[in-house]
Amino acid sequence: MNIGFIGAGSMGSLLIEAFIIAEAIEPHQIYVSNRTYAKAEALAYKFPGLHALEHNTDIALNSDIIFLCIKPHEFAKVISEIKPLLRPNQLIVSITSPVLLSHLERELNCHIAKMIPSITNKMWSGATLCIYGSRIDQESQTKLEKLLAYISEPIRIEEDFTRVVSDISSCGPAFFSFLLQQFVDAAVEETGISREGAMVIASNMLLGTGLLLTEGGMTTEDVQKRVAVPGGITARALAMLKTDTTGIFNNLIRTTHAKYYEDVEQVSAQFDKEEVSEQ
Ligand SMILES: NC(=O)C1=CN([C@@H]2O[C@H](COP(=O)(O)OP(=O)(O)OC[C@H]3O[C@@H](n4cnc5c(N)ncnc54)[C@H](O)[C@@H]3O)[C@@H](O)[C@H]2O)C=CC1
Ligand SMILES: O=C(O)[C@@H]1CCC=N1
Repeated sequence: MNIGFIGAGSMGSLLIEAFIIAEAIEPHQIYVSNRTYAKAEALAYKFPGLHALEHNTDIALNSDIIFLCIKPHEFAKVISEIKPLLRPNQLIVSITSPVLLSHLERELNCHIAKMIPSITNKMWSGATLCIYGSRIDQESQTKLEKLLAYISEPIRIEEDFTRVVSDISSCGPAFFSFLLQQFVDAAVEETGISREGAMVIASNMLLGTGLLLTEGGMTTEDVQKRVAVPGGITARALAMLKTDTTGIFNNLIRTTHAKYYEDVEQVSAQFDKEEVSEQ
């Protein structure tokens, strides 16, 4: 089975590296193209046997599964390029939420899926969100999930919830890194503790909390209850946090969704334009 990647930026190259290191795929099974060819070439240099190709059309010709690891506004152009070469038994996987299954199924006559990765997949952890089109068969779904399971927990979701689940799974690492940074910066500012030392402790705390909430079988309420000794220090700080953070995550989710709807609109207009320019 040959796997193609169009786009070798942050996420494309992360997925390629994670799959190779996890021994999910061998380098010789991988075909990569990127607008700046040097990025694909660098991967071929790092992983001997991997095929760096100059044209997206060559990815379409050589791959059974093609991951489209490009930004939403780059899709319409790439799809119009590869469309004439695709075969019905190929599986096309978009890794971005604002490109809808309907956009892809309208244009392409192959199996279509969306798979939203997370930076956590670099460490073979976190989820990959799987959203399937109407034409994809069971065999292709199984094939995709078997591959993703090497580096993540594949989780099937409905397209309507893609944005909010991506907020948690894919944007979440950035949000919680930001909050951790704020926590450490405040510790440095208020007490003069070394930043490096505080960051190591804070990062391990986050990892340990994640383990308690997953393998440890605890809920977020359990963790708070066990840590906040009645009448103690954590309880007082938690009461302050409850007041001071009211509504911030509602606001965050409204913000991501507003941007998402803007992107969907822009992508739809671009697909309509590509269709017109083909006639
Ligand atoms: N960064 C993240 O944590 C996550 C990103 N995503 C999605 O992944 C997609 C890619 O994101 P990143 O890798 O972070 O962006 P990026 O900007 O690092 O990578 C995009 C790559 O696509 C290449 N490219 C652009 N136009 C092209 C074309 N016509 N042909 C071939 N290559 C082309 C660019 O040269 C670049 O290397 C986005 O749509 C994003 O929504 C999804 C989940 C998580
Ligand atoms: O910021 C973005 O647009 C992408 C989507 C999920 C994570 N990063």
